[in-house]
This record gives sequence, structure tokens and C-alpha cells, in this order.
Amino acid sequence: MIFTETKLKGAFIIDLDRKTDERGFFARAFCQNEFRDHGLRPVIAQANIASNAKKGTLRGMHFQYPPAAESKLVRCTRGAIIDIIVDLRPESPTYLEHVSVELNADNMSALYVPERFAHGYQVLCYNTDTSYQVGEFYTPSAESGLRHDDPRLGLKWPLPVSVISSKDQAFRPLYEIEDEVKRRMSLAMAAA
Ligand SMILES: Cc1cn([C@H]2C[C@H](O)[C@@H](COP(=O)(O)OP(=O)(O)O[C@H]3O[C@@H](C)C(=O)[C@@H](O)[C@H]3O)O2)c(=O)[nH]c1=O
Repeated sequence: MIFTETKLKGAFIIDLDRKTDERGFFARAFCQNEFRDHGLRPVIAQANIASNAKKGTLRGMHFQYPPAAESKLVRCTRGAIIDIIVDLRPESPTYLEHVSVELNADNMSALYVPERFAHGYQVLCYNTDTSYQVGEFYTPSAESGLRHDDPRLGLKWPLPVSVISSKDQAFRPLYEIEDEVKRRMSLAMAAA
């Protein structure tokens, strides 16, 4: 696996190290040892699949608060997405900065999202599937989100939004929830 750290410390693009032969290729998609070697938590509590029928569909920007904060290893297995992550670690020099990456079924790249990040994506083609492993169990009481169109975040989505859930549309702007985000995402809360 080929690990490339993004400008957000601990967030990595992970590419396949393809061993090709006349049949095609073989590549590791996850390895506990390689994750540990790069300082990543090699824990998988859930493996999830999401299927999206329409181009322009947007899911995000989601996170769970500690102690249920999740790491995510996100891949696009059919079609293509723009995947965006936002650093919500209050002590981080890149707090509220984001990274945007195209993941598609041809590049088979994955994005490793550390804990205490918000995550979302927009679908670039019809019939696009994502597959992602999560380091913590789904905990509805700990889940929250940021608005995909929050002016404070300045996220650039490539397409008009065609489909978005009512839950995602109802997220409040950061200026209303930032005190809570900073308190509940603090290192002290993450370590507790
Ligand atoms: C995330 C999740 C949802 N669900 C249920 C709740 C609901 O009935 C249905 C759909 O849930 P959602 O609308 O939250 O699904 P979705 O909007 O696809 O949520 C996902 O979005 C991306 C961007 C992420 O980062 C993921 O971690 C996850 O939050 O599935 C589970 O049972 N387990 C899970 O782990």
C-alpha cells in the first residue's frame, strides 16, 4: 500500500501497490501492520456500503463525538466521488481546514480519515457505490454534522446538489455549534 499524508496531519491517501500479471493485479487494501507503521489505528468495527443512484447526490458532513469518534477508510468501488474531510481537532494547526480528493473505481484510491474529522462526499456519476471501514460502532446519540454549504468551511462541490437527506439539510451552521464542537472534540474529551 502506498501512503501519502495530506496537509491534514494523520489523514492519508492510500493507493494500491498493484502486483500485476497476466490475470490482472493483486493488491492489499488493508493491513494492520502497515497501518501501525504509519501511526494509524488499525481498528475496524464496521464495514459499510452505500449506493447512490443519481449524479450530484451529496452525503455529509458527518462525524461522531468522542468517545464514539470514528476513523474511516473510504473507497469508491463503482463510479466516482469527490470526498471532503474537515479537521475538527481544536488543538490542530489545521483546525477547520479541509482536503478534497477524487476517489473512483479506476484509481481505487482510499482516503483514511482520522478520528475527530467531519466527512462527506458528492457523487460524480450515476450508480456510484462507496465502501468504507469504520473504527467505531454507529452511535446515533453521538452523531452530528456540519452543513455542506457552511460559508465558514468554503467547501467546493463540483456539481449542483441533486439529492441530499433531510437529516443533512437540517445541520446547523458552525457559528451556532462551534462552542459545542470545540468542547466535545477537545483532546481531553478524546482521551477520557
Ligand atoms: C451510518 C449508519 C447508518 N445506519 C442507518 C441509519 C439510517 O436509517 C440509514 C442511513 O443513515 P445515514 O443517512 O446516516 O447514512 P449516510 O448519510 O450514508 O451516512 C454516512 O455518510 C458518510 C458521509 C459517512 O461519513 C458515514 O460515516 C455515514 O455517516 O442507515 C446504520 O444502521 N448504521 C450505520 O453505521
